[in-house]
Amino acid sequence: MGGSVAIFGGTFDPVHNGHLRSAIEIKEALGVDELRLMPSHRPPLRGEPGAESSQRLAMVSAAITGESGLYADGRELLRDGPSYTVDTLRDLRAELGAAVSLTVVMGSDAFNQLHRWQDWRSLFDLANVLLLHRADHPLAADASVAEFAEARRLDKASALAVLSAGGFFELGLIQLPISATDIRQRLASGRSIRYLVPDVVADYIAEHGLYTQ
Ligand SMILES: Nc1ncnc2c1ncn2[C@@H]1O[C@H](COP(=O)(O)OP(=O)(O)OP(=O)(O)O)[C@@H](O)[C@H]1O
Ligand SMILES: O=C(O)c1ccc[n+]([C@@H]2O[C@H](COP(=O)([O-])O)[C@@H](O)[C@H]2O)c1
Repeated sequence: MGGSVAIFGGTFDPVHNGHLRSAIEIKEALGVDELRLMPSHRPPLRGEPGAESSQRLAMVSAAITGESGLYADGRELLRDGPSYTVDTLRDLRAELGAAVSLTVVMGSDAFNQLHRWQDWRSLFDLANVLLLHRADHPLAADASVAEFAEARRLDKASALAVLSAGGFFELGLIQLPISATDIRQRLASGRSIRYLVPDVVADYIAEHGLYTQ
């Protein structure tokens, strides 16, 4: 085995403490060498984000500076068209090689929509899947997804980090019911977002006048 990488993709519009606390817990639970936060350039199943992709990447990078094992990966900004995760995983697999453990992480809201993702079954050929429970988004996956994942279930999170692809695990972690939608709404109505995001992110938003309408 040549190492272990996990990918936590999102719109990150903006990144917040719910993502960041989760990132640390994911890294610890999996025991991976790297957890990469990866902003989606053109999120396939939602409208245009409020901030530019480069701004969302800049906020992610600033938020995790100095945090051991966490990295920002901007590769999706380099591709035009919808940012399909299957394309990203093919790209990563080609770069990292077949032996590296690759795990894609998603919250229950994303997992509930997985049956609508591009070529979703192939995700499991390319990577493991780690599902994060979110108290504010009860699990309600499509039956096809639930059955497919169940057949690949492993008994502990750390088992994913020693398997190159094809495993599945559900992780319960600390629940911080913070959402980017709520943060954007607070900003649009002139309210504070301090302590919902790192100060460096709040400062970036203020300096660039983001999310004011
Ligand atoms: N508070 C949170 N705790 C744990 N995971 C989260 C939290 N918020 C979002 N996630 C997960 O992070 C990933 C990226 O989420 P995303 O960037 O869409 O954030 P969001 O806060 O859900 O945004 P929005 O409100 O704009 O939909 C998804 O897999 C999502 O489930
Ligand atoms: O590949 C797809 O079809 C696909 C469809 C919807 C979402 N995704 C990815 O899922 C991640 C979370 O998306 P979102 O919209 O919940 O922020 C992000 O990395 C998206 O690029 C991927």
